[in-house]
Amino acid sequence: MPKVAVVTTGGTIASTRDAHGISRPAITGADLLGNEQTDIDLRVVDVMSKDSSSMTFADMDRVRDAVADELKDPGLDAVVVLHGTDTMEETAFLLDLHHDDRRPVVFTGAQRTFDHPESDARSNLAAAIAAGLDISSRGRGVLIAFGGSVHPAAGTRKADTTALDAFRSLPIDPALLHTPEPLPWHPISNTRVDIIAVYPGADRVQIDACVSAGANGLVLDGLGSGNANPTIVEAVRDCVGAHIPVVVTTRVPSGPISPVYGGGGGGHDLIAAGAVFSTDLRAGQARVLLAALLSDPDLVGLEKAFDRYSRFARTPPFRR
Ligand SMILES: NC(=O)C[C@H](N)C(=O)O
Repeated sequence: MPKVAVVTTGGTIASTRDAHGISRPAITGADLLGNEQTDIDLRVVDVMSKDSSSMTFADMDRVRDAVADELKDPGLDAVVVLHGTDTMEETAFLLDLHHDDRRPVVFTGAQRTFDHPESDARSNLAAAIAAGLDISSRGRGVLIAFGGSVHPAAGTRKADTTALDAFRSLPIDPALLHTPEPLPWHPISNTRVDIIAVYPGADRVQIDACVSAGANGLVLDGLGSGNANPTIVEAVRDCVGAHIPVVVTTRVPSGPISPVYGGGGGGHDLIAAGAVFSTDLRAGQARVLLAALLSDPDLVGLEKAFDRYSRFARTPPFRR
């Protein structure tokens, strides 16, 4: 009989609505699975019961440890993780970066609460279990099964607040489907990485505040193909001088991130100030990658490593 561990963390898939229509996690893994007889041995591991918007790096470390514990069982075929959709892309990517096993780990959740008359909870759970047991999932790292699609965790983002197929993945190069070498595991909860929003007229207040708060690294959620302005470039130069790495990504949903603009505040100027470009990852996953790399006391060559683990898309040549 195939054996699957179902690790629960909360999210809408484990939520019910009160009389005012407010959703809160309330359902255990056992409630979710019900007592239907199946020909799969399902082992439930309730790790936490949180709306995923409240997840911290410490929570993500706990999810990673729970999954790693389950994978110690050689008789297990796959792990399914039930998680809120708001930050599923972060937790799933953290696990993917460190996943050193051919057996699949499949994340899923729901857009409609468990008690909704047309909930997607049960269908997504069934699809995640099926993806975990599908032989073609082996060796593909951590996956997100949601709304009828199966996405690799790396590069996938929540792209719609309510649609049942909420996630979109990058046009992945098959050769880069899974990060070639898993990163050595170090918890990320003691590493602080902040995301800085860039917008017209943005000054350096956010950057200076994050540095004062003890940031170990920053992610710049830039404009266009990875641009900011001369004030931000100056602040980035100061951070890099103080050994606080700054990664540049973009608020634009798709397309390559390229340091091709000058003019004092463009991507080219950010690179000249010492910033690192995130090739394909947007802010949420870029933050997780930077935290994972900075949490490794033996890391050498942050820039190369970042490029290697943030490059997934088959992107057409950039033209202006
Ligand atoms: N659909 C969901 O799961 C959203 C919810 N706020 C969560 O992330 O936990």
